[in-house]
Amino acid sequence: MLIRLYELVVERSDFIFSVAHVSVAYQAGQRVLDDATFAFPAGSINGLIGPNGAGKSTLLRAVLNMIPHQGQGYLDDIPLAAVAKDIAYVAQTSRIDLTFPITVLGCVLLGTYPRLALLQRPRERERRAARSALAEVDMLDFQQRQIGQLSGGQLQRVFLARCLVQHARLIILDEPFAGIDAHSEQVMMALLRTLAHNGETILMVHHDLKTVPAYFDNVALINRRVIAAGPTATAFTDDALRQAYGLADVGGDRQ
Ligand SMILES: Nc1ncnc2c1ncn2[C@@H]1O[C@H](COP(=O)(O)OP(=O)(O)OP(=O)(O)O)[C@@H](O)[C@H]1O
Repeated sequence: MLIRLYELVVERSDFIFSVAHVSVAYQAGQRVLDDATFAFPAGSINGLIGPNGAGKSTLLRAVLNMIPHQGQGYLDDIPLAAVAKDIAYVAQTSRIDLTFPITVLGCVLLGTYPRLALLQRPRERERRAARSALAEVDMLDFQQRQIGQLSGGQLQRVFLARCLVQHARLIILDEPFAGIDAHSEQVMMALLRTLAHNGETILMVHHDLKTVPAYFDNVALINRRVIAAGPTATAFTDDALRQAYGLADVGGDRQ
């Protein structure tokens, strides 16, 4: 039987996003993710950290009900499957079909669909919101460009604009900074901080260990299982990093 995390360790109201006992086996009997359990408070920026193949994308795809899994993700007390419109998700760029014919503006408008009535198309109000979000990520000049004609950093900024118009309560980003330049990264981090300040909760896969303390309020370090989770100051320790990455000395990577 599923035991909810908050019943074990915390007051329920402290945490908005929780992952409870999530396990995944792509092949029978071979778990790539084993009983992942952690929780983060509302209005926080949270890093999902671990080496290649640790199960980070798998965890995200499991809680988003995109793959078969055990366990569950929750927003407040509610399984994520029941609050899909409150969740914005941006997959790894490598998983996105960039040959799909859609303009930058059209892509951002997709973020408005969860809150439109059935079969309703975006109206001028939604188009204004989409243009304003594009301006915030400095991509308004590209609004008529096909998404397949953008650089990696430009693409990530467009996807962040799509999150902005969705007004999601939980934003899940899988390696948004992979291969992007320092300027794009700073633009996106500043926006994410504003969103968190406004109460949105962000979970992001991130690989650059050096920037973890500056970027994240909390982290979950995983390698097939959760090694450590909680406030960055207490969970992101050399010992936890050694366990997650299996390295003799990881100190140099985080200076
Ligand atoms: N569709 C799949 N079928 C079978 N095995 C898979 C599948 N997707 C991922 N895996 C395996 O599951 C494990 C976890 O993969 P996952 O993509 O979740 O890791 P990750 O932590 O996101 O890695 P990276 O940092 O390289 O993106 C890996 O061993 C991977 O090979």
